[in-house]
Amino acid sequence: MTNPPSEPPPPTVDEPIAADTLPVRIAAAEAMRRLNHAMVAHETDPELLQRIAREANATAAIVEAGARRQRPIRQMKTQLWQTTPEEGQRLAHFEECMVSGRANPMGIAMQPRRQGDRIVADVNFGAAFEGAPKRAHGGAVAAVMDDIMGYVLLLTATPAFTGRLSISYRAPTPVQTDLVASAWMDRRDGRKVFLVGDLRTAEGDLIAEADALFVAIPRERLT
Ligand SMILES: CCCCCCCCCCCCCC(=O)SCCNC(=O)CCNC(=O)[C@H](O)C(C)(C)COP(=O)(O)OP(=O)(O)OC[C@H]1O[C@@H](n2cnc3c(N)ncnc32)[C@H](O)[C@@H]1OP(=O)(O)O
Repeated sequence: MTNPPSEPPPPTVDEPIAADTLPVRIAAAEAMRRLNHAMVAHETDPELLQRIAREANATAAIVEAGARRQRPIRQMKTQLWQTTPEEGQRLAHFEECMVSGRANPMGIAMQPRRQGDRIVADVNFGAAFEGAPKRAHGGAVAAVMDDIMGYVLLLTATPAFTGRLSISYRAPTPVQTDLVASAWMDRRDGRKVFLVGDLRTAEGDLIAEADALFVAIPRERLT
């Protein structure tokens, strides 16, 4: 006896999140981020933890039964570079980005915007991003600086990959505290784009400095 033919898998979706479902995706991701940080920062009864595991696994199985999604590259190769961000505009190169995507359930959810020739972002490292005691993980700080520098490229419509990134940690990066990251272009030499930036407290005290070399690439290499 032969096995019945299995259903073909639904086609993979590689479009940006549809406008009508974006708010609910963001709301779900926000709730999950809240739960993640709460689990790290609060005592929890074992019974509640068992319930969380049971319900999370059951929900994950339902989500996994849906069509697969993958990064929408077409939009990244075209639309992203066609308009220069307006002053104050909230920016998102894709909403599932681990640093600045609002729809990533385990991301940092940094909020970048244009401020003149700079990109400025509000960032608050939740409890789950702790590395050394009471300090955000140095790698999380580096990720924030890499991502915010990437947004500077939008101001000159220059697709580029990070070639080198250097961080000077000048003071502890507090967790669960509102901070401000900034980045701007220092200079350009052919394909080499030199970017700098910093991370400061809301009061303006320096926490970390970053400098990086991004190497410009043709859009076709954004695969
Ligand atoms: C992703 C961008 C989109 C942005 C969207 C907005 C927000 C984004 C937010 C996301 C942001 C996150 C962004 C990310 O996470 S990007 C992801 C992390 N980065 C990567 O994956 C990059 C991996 N590396 C490569 O793909 C290639 O090596 C690159 C493209 C970098 C260069 O390979 P390519 O074959 O094309 O160029 P080349 O080798 O002829 O070199 C050309 C020139 O550059 C100089 N050079 C090269 N590498 C280095 C180096 N490491 N240090 C110092 N210098 C270096 C080299 O000496 C030469 O100089 P010269 O000899 O001519 O003087």
